[in-house]
Amino acid sequence: MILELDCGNSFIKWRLVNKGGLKAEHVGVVGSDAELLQAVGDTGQDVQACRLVSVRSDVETDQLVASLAERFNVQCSRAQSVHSLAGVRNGYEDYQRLGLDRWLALVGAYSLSGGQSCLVLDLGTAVTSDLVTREGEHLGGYICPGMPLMRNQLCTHTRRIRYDQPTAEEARHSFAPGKSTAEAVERGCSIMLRGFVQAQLGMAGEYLGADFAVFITGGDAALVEEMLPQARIVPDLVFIGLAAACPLN
Ligand SMILES: Nc1ncnc2c1ncn2[C@@H]1O[C@H](COP(=O)(O)OP(=O)(O)OP(=O)(O)O)[C@@H](O)[C@H]1O
Ligand SMILES: CC(C)(CO)[C@@H](O)C(=O)NCCC(=O)O
Ligand SMILES: [K+]
Repeated sequence: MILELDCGNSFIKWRLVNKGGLKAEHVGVVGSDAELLQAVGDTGQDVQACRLVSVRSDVETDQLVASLAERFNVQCSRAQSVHSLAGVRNGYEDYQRLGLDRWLALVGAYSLSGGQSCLVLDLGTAVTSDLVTREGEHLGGYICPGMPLMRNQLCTHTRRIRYDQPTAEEARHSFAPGKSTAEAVERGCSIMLRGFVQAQLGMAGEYLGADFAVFITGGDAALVEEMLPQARIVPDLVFIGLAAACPLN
């Protein structure tokens, strides 16, 4: 089995795919390196190879790579910043500064688009949007806080905004004006997110023309899904790009 990892700022998304690299046999989301070793170990599968992308610090990523080598006796192939990959050209002034998760998501999206221009939205801890033309030219993109950051900022910088997780989930069932703190914050932040997404459709129209494909990924993709009937929700977009970045032989 090939172990694939997407190490984000809050969670590590992992999956085990068969050697052909097409079918995911096990998938999971964990909050720490220790939980990852446990969860992958619990599958009882033989890990023969590993590839990963990380937006964490090099020290943290090195530590994880060392733990995986020790636990599963496997070397990790790590996605690196490059000028171009699979027909996509990195649009940043300094290509090494573009988050690797964004880069792989857009490489993955372009490869699925059949040569269409793409708007790629990733809704995680941060929310990112990237534009790529039909010719594979990355025009750059946008970064803003995601739901977890928005609500944490409000809780951290006010005294009276406090509510628990079950209350938050309950509050998300509607967009009606909030009648409790949880409803007001959860719905307010969701509406900000949706406003951002709406604006991105406008930017894409302006920079890519009318005919572009929309791809959404990330843990909070469901929050905007219903406002984008034309979009493809691809939870493993980063992994599709990762396979292109780190081919295994
Ligand atoms: N099974 C899940 N486990 C963890 N978070 C989940 C899950 N399903 C949805 N989420 C939501 O996804 C969001 C986190 O998104 P995601 O996992 O894409 O990014 P991340 O790893 O936190 O960070 P990054 O954006 O840096 O990759 C959180 O708002 C969380 O509530
Ligand atoms: C924006 C995040 C945090 C999204 O995960 C990540 O892609 C990142 O750390 N990027 C580096 C900054 C940039 O992309 O310009
Ligand atoms: K991400």
